Amino acid sequence: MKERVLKVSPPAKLVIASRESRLAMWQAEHVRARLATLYPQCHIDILGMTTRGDQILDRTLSKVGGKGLFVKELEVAISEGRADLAVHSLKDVPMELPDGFTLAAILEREDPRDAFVSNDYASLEDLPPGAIVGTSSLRRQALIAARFPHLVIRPLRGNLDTRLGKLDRGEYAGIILAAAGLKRLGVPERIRIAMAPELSLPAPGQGAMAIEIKSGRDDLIALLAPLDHQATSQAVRAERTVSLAFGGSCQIPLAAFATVDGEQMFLRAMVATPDGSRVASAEASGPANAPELLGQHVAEALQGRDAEAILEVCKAEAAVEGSELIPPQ
Ligand SMILES: NCc1[nH]cc(CCC(=O)O)c1CC(=O)O
Repeated sequence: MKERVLKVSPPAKLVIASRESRLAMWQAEHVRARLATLYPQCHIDILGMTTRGDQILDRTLSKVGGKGLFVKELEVAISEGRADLAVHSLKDVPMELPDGFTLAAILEREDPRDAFVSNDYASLEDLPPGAIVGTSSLRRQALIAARFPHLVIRPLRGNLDTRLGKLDRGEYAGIILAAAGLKRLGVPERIRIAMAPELSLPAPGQGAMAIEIKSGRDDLIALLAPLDHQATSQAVRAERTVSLAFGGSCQIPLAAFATVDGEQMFLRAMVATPDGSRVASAEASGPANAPELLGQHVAEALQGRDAEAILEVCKAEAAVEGSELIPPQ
């Protein structure tokens, strides 16, 4: 590791593009601190930006064009030379990057689980019939509806602070958030229960951070290599392969979660209808150094297990709701 660091000569200055939410800034700051330790000579700035995903708060993400909304402005800053790298929550990064961009490093994963957050109840199990649960993720919606059909799911958008504020104002009996975000923001005590993957299978990439750069900047790839965490990188490649096999959109309730144990990887995945009435699951183990193969294998197992019919339902629902779509830009 040390040898590699000595071989790279960092530029005098680096600029990290980040969204301005507290979580995004924490993540950018984390990357800056790690780079500053590796390259003390290099001056590192953070360029905070607002994205369309942050501005549009009144509609469910799957209806407003999906994940790309959180990364586009940051990519523009990179292509215009205003920033060298962008730090993202990997979960918000589209499965296929636009031409000219690449992920240079995937950082070690935080807690990948979904967390139940509430001021009055200890878990989803404790909620009375008709209680309102906040989430805008189709995956979380489908998983809750499948297990707790007596609960009412209402949309919940905004950054973590906004969402916690809505809970605290009494708009929901409980909400579901990523445990990783709450831990990074320094409020792990808000987690009433972190849900086991068996009960709430995480989204592809949940809990992992990614660093995006302009393709071809081999200088940056070498510089960022020490930040890449191999097991996380392998796991999320398998997870994202499953998502890509289903079109990579967030209009389908889809979960994929891989764990790496030495040379082996274990991947679980699920697709469902938004109302949770139909769920298809698949899992498999394989060599950790061939994550795309395992991802493809599990995606095919899903396809052989009612997933096609489930996709048809999702497409039909998306088409009905299509009138709410805003044009992409
Ligand atoms: N789509 C929003 C988003 N993107 C990343 C995180 C949390 C951190 C992570 O999963 O890495 C969140 C909030 C949430 O799901 O509660």
